[in-house]
Amino acid sequence: MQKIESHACCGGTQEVWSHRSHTLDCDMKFGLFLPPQAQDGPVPALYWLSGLTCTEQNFVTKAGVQRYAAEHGIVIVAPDTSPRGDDVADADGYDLGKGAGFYVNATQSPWSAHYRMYDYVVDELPALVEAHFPITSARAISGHSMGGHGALVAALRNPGRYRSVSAFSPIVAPSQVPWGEKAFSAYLGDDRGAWKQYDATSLVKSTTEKLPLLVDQGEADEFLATQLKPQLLVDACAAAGHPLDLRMRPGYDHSYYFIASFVGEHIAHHARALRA
Ligand SMILES: N[C@@H](CCC(=O)N[C@@H](CS)C(=O)NCC(=O)O)C(=O)O
Repeated sequence: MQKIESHACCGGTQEVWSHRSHTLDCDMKFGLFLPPQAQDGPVPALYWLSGLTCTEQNFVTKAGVQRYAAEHGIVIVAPDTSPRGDDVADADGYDLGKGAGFYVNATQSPWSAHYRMYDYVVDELPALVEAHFPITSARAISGHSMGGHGALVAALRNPGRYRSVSAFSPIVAPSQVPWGEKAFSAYLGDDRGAWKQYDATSLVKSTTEKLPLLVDQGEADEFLATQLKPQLLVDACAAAGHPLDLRMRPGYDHSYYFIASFVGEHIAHHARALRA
C-alpha cells in the first residue's frame, strides 16, 4: 500500500492510498479521511460509494464531508467506482465499464476478469483498512446514484455488517431502468433472476434485518423520473414493512451541490448508530 496524497483537513488528515486489489486483480485508489479522534485510538468508519463517472476523488473534494466527520469522529473511506488499468475492459458510454462498476460481481466475459466491485467494497476494502488504520469494525455505508444503489444493496444483503445505511439519489430499482438494464445485461447476463440479488426493491422483500433506510432525493434531479424512481422503493418498503425515511428536497438536482447541502444530516444519522 502506498500513500499518494496527504492534506491536513478539519483537524484531521485527508489521504489517498493506492493498493493492489486481489479481488479486482488491479491497482486501486481510495480516499481516506482520518478525523482528529483517530489519533487517540480506533474510530468507526463510513464507506461512501460514488456514482457514474466518479473516482475516489469526487466525494472527498466536493461534498465538504470532512467537517462533519471530524465533528463526530468518523473515518470516511471512499473507493473508486470500478477496476482500473490498461488491461481492464471498458465500453464507449459513461454508464458501462470504467467508472461504472455498479457494485456487482460480473459473471459475463469480458467483465468477469476484473469487475467484482461488490466483493471489493463489502469484504476486501473493510478488511484492508481495519487492519492498517485506526478503524473499528463498526461500519456505516452510504453513496450517491449508482453508489446509493450499491450502499442499499450492500446493507440489505449483509445483516449485521453495517450499523446504518443511507443514500443520495439512489438507483433504487436497477432492474427496471435504462442505466441498470444496460449494466446488468452486460455484467450479469440476460437472466433477470440473477439481477435480483443486486436490486434494493427485490432485497427488501427478503432481508431479515429491518435496518432503516435514509434516502435523500432532489425533486429537480434530471434523472428522477427515468433512472431513479424512488416511488418504487416506497412501494417495496411499504409492502415488506421495511422502514424508509425518504426526504424529497424541492429545487435540488443530481449534483454534489445537493450532496453537500445534506451530507451533514447523513453523517449525524450514521454517528448516532455508530456511537450507540
Ligand atoms: N451527465 C453526467 C452523468 C453522470 C453523472 O451525473 N454522474 C454523477 C453520478 S450518477 C456524478 O457524481 N458525477 C460526477 C460529479 O458530479 O462530480 C455525465 O455524463 O457525466
